[in-house]
Parts: sequence; C-alpha cells; structure tokens
Amino acid sequence: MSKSNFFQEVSESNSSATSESSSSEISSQDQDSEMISSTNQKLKETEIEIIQEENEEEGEGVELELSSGSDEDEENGEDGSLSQISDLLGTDIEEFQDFVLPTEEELTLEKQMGADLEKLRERINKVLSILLNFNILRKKGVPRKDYVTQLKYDLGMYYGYNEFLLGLFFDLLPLNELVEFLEANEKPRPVTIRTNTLKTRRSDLAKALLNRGVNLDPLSKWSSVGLIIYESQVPIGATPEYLAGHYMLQSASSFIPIVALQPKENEKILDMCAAPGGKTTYIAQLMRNTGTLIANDPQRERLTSLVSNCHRMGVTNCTVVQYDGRQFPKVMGGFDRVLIDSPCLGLGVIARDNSIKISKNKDEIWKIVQLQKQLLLSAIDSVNAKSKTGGIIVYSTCSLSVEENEWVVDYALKKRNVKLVETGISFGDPGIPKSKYRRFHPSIKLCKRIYPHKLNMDGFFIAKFIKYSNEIPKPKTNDKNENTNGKNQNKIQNKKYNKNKKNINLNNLLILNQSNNLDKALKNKQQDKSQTNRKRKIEKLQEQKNKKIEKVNKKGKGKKEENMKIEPKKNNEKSPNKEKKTKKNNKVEKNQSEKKIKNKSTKKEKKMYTKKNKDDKKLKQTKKEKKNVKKEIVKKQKIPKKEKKETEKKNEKSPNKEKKTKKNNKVEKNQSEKKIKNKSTKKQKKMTTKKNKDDKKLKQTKKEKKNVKKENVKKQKTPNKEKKETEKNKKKSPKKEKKTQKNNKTKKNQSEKKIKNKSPKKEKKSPKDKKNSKKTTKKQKKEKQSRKKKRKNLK
Ligand SMILES: C[S@@+](CC[C@H](N)C(=O)[O-])C[C@H]1O[C@@H](n2cnc3c(N)ncnc32)[C@H](O)[C@@H]1O
Repeated sequence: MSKSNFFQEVSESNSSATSESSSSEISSQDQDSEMISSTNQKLKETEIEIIQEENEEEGEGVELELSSGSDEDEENGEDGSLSQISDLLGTDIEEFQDFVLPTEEELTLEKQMGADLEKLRERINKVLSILLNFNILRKKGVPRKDYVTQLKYDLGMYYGYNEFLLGLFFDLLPLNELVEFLEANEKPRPVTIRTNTLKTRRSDLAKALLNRGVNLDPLSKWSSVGLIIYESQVPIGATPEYLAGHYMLQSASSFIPIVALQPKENEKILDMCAAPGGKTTYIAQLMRNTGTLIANDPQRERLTSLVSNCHRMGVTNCTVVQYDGRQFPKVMGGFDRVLIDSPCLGLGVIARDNSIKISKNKDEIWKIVQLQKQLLLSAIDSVNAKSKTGGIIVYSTCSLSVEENEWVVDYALKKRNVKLVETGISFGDPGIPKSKYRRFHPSIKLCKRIYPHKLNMDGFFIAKFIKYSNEIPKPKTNDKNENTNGKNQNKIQNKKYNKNKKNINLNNLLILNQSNNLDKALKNKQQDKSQTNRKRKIEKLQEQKNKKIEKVNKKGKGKKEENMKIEPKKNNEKSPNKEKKTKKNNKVEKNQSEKKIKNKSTKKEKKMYTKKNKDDKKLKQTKKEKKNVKKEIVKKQKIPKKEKKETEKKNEKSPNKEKKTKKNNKVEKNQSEKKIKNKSTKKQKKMTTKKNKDDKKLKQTKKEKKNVKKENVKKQKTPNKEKKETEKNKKKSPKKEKKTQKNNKTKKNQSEKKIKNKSPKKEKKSPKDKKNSKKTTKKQKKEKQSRKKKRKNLK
C-alpha cells in the first residue's frame, strides 16, 4: 500500500477524530472519550460502541475490556469490529500495542548514522495510526504527548521541515490532513496558463497550442480563461503565442483574487503590490484597457518585469509607480477598488520553493505580519467608500498561516470602517474563526482558504472587504489587548518607517538645495568653516595668553594683578555675540598684557622708591612726580584704544577686508604699545637725571633704577614673544622683532637712541599716529613746564 493511500484510508475511517492539535493541553481523559466516540461513529454501530459507552464511566477501561474481552463479547461482534479496524489499518492491532517509542539514545544514534527513510516512514505510519485511534491502539501508560512529539520529530526528519514550520502546520491542520498536506508539497503543481482576452480567445489559443503539440484542457468551470497544460513538446514560456502576449503563465490560484476583485470598465483601480504583474495584466484585461490602473511595487528590479509583461500583453490603461505601499494614501487615493496581493512567507507555494521549509522562523512571521497589517490599512485608506461601482478591497496571500491571514483581516476589521463580504468563489475552505491562541470576528468565515492537498493548487488566502465609510475610527482602549504579541514589533516597524520618512524628506531637501541654490549653499558652508577655524585659532591664542598671564600672576602677588584678571571676564560676559566676544577678548587681553608689563615695572619702581624715602625725604617729591607720570601713561593708553575702536568699526563696515584691517590694527597696536613704553621710560629717565643733580644721595637710587629698567627691558621681552607668536601666525616678517630684541639687550642710551630712530619711521607709515604723537608731545611739554613750576615752588 502506498503511503498516501494508507493515510487516505486511515483518515477516511477517522475523519472526525483528528482535529486535535499536537500540543493541546486538554486532559487526556477528555481526549480519550472524544476519540472513542468519533471512532465509534465511523465504525457504524459496532459493539465496540456499547463497550466504550460502558467503559467511559470507568475511565480508561476500553483497552482492558478489549484485551480481556469475554467470549460473550466476541459473539456480540467485538471481534468483528476489531478485525474491521485491523483490516483498515492493514496490520494487527497487537502490533500497534506492542509498538515502543524509541529512546533518546536510539534517536541520537539514528541521527549519527543517518536516518533510514523506510524505517522512518513505518514509524510515522504507526504513530499516526495510534494517535488517530488512541484509546484502542496506544500502549498502556504512554501519554498522547509522547506520540505527538515523536511524530513531529519524524515528520521533520522525513520531509525536511524546521521545527517552527512543522509546529505551525500541526496547529493549522487536523492530523489526518497534515501528512496529506506535507505530501502535496512534495508534488509539482500542474502548469496553467491564462488567456489574454485583450489579444485572443481561449478556444483560438487552445487550437494554436494543440497544433504545436501541447496537451491541454480548460482549467475548470470557475474560469473562462484558464487552460491546464498536461504535456508540451515546446517550452510554454517561449512559444510565438506567448511572445505575442496571447497568454500568461500563471498558477490557477493566482486567478482567484482577481475573480474576487471583479474589476469593471472605466474604474480607477490600484494594484498595491503588483510585480511581476500576473494579476495586474488580468485586471487590465477585465477592464478592457479602460479606466485607470495603477500598478505599484517598491522593488525596482521587479518593476522591470512588470513593465515588460504589460507591454507584451498589450496593456494600455496602466501606470507603473514605485512606492512603499504604506505611504500610498499620501500619494494618491479615491480608488474604486484596491488589490493587495501582499508580501508573505509563501507557505502555500512550498511545492515551488523547497527552501521555505527551513528558511522561515518566528521573527520573520512577526515582521511580515506587521507589514501586512500596515499595508492592508493603507489599501483601505486608498479606497473611496463613496465609489458608485466599488469601494472594494481584496486582500490575498500565497501563505496559509493564521497569523498572516485571519489575524491581519481581523485587525483591519477593528481599525477601519470595513466589513467582509462573500468572495464569489464557490470552492475552497472558509477562514478560521478560532486559532490556538486567538478568536476572530465570526465573519472571518467569509474568507477563502485554498489548500494544495485538497484542490491541487498553490495554497492561497483571499478576503474581500467593502468600505462603508471614509472616516477612520478612533483607536479603542481594548485594542491594547488585541495586539499584545505584536505590540513591540509594531513600534519597531513604525520607528523604521518614520526613519525612512525622514530620510526621504532629507533627500528631497538636499535635491532642492542642489538644484536651486547650490552656489549659495557651498558659500555658506565655506563661510561656516572659515568662521569655525577663526574661532578655534582665537580660542587657542586665548588659552596661550591666559597661561602666560597666570604664570605672571604667580610671580607677582599684588592685588592689582588680580584685578587685571577679573576685568576681562566682566567684559566677556557683557559682549552679546560670540564673534564679537572673541575679538574683544583679544583686544582686552592685549591691553591686559600691556598694563601688566607696565604695572610690574611701576611696582618694582615703587618698592625701590619707598626704600629711598626712608633714606631721604626728598624722594617724596619724586613719588608725586611719578604718580603724575603714570596718570599720563594711562591717558595716553586711551588714545590707541580709540584707534582700535575706529578700526573695529571699519571692519564691521567692510567684512571682506576684515583680514587686512585686522593685520593693520595689530601692527598699529604693536606700534602704539612700543611708543607708550618708550615714552614712559624716557620720562622716567629724565626725572631721575634731574634728581641726581639735586642730590648726591640719589646716586644710589640711580643704580637701583638702572637695575629696575633692565628688569623692565627683560619683562618687555615676554610681551615681545607674545607679539612674535601672533605675528608668526599672521606671517609677518620677523626682522623688526629681532631688532627690538637686540635693542633691549643693549644699554639704555643705545636703546633710547634706537627707539627714537625707529619711532619716526613707524610714524611715517600711519598719518594718524603722527597726529597722535604731535598731540602727545605738546601735552608732554605742558606737563614738563608745570612740573618745573612745582619744583621751583617746592624749593
Ligand atoms: C506576492 S508578490 C506580488 C505578486 C503580484 N501581485 C503578481 O501577481 O504578479 C508581493 C509583492 O509585494 C511587494 N512588496 C513588498 N513590500 C512592499 C511594500 N511595502 N509595499 C508594496 N509592495 C511591497 C514585493 O516587491 C512583491 O513584488
């Protein structure tokens, strides 16, 4: 007896006894009683029924009664009934009862040695028979669960499915159908073609193909365009008729969604997941190339075959677009009908693609279900509920899991104003209203399931909705429970979708920039870069200067130095813009450094003078004079500040000449700094020489002053270094710096002369400096005169 025949006979004898899933957790007693009652029905009023009824009250007494049946029982026909079972099974019942499940060690050995397919097949047959006639054929004490796990393991090994997929089919199909289904997936489906009525008639096509040696027949009563090909001497995908677009190679079950959709002439129809166009071209031919047909698919490569199919088949009412179906309502809407032939796991087409048996897993099913739900909602939202001819949505998959089908449909029923309607298909199984984990809307039965083992077609699922309102209902609080498992998946999917959306928007923006304002955008970017570079440079300079200031402050402990530190911070806080801040900071820092140098020199000078005052009271006069000198210096410092402000204003007015003006400003600053220092030193010298004439005691102080000046000169080197760094950055010639260094090292007189020689040269460069210097000389003369008067008075 062949395996399929065997399974058929067993299932016929127990057709109603097999709907229990493999992992059902119903108590074994209840299951047993159900199984017994179902076998009794099929065995047509045998005496077993009586025995079973009697023994149901005693729990598991059936087997006992059977095994220890009395003679009376045998006479009453029990023997006959048992013989009937054994006849049907083709083996002795004792053989089943003696059957022992393999141990774990035996199974691992089997794995190592490589499974013997014949032995495996025998074991599958026996376990299946025992499960289908459990109370009669089971071995005493072995629970149903053990037989089920053994069967799963063996079927997986025999047919090559992974555990996940086999578990899914165990939950989906009754036991007596399961092996049939798995067997059907091992056989190739008949080749079918669809006549393109845009170009020919079925009878004409059939004649043409018959003439080429093709053995064919009309597909069935339900299709007026399908032909089934039994044999062919020519390749069906390369005949002249095929190339002329007279037919489409298409599986029979692929016709069904379009039969359900019922496209009409002059309608506006969307095929949301269209590539490679098998169904699109069928829709177009039913529309007779009228109206508008939009064929969408996000995969570009698949769209090329869609386009070529449309061309070959002479479709002229179709526009091909490339979108993610989930975005579609935003792209266009108001369709009379939408077909969503959704992407799926393909569990109905395993016969065509054996890799599905091991490639699918839990994660994949969750992901695809979330996509299917979103696509279906999107399809519904694209339909106009007020369409005069339609308002129809057909959802189809070539998959058979409840998750991808009934669950998705039930979700749409809850989320949108749609209801299920008859598909118009007279064959196939109804949708499953209750699965192992879920209950669905009772109207789910209106859906159609096409099973390969029942109709010798690819597995398919078809649901037909009608949309009765364009309003989108507000989400109910109960919806939280409905989607517990897929909730997180939904969130992840939405996040990904939102990311994609952002990407698309960004891309669009970039494209706009490129096309409209590319030059401007580039300029802005360059400006930004230069600004950031400037800021960095300024920050670095600031840091360097601050470090130097800190070092100087550590050396000097005076309060005045501390104050010098705090002041620029206040200034910084007040400035509004960062750029302005940095500019001001630079200036302030320069002023600071200048002041510090001067302060240091004056401090030491003060110290020296105080010592001298102790020695001689006459030095009091000199103190006062020095104070006046300091005031003058401060006044003169204000002049270069004004100059700086003026240059800043100019810079603001002309941003392109910023660099040049900055350089000039810095040169001017350096010049002005040097002038001020030189002037201060000159005055100090004059003052000291006069005092020496007055009093010989001051000779000591002279020497001390000389030392002080030397120190000042040394300290002046440090700001010179700072200037050098800044000047180096601005690529200035280092000649002047070298000169100044040398001058500082030489004696006072030499330095004075050189400074005098240099200052007019520098003054020549800038006319403003000339004016300022004239002003200062006048002031100095006045001041000198006033001092002389004072001294006379004092004398
Ligand atoms: C089962 S096939 C469609 C077959 C087609 N209807 C036919 O009859 O030739 C599923 C299609 O969905 C497309 N698809 C995948 N993701 C999609 C999405 N997010 N939006 C729209 N279509 C999608 C795939 O590219 C694939 O072509």
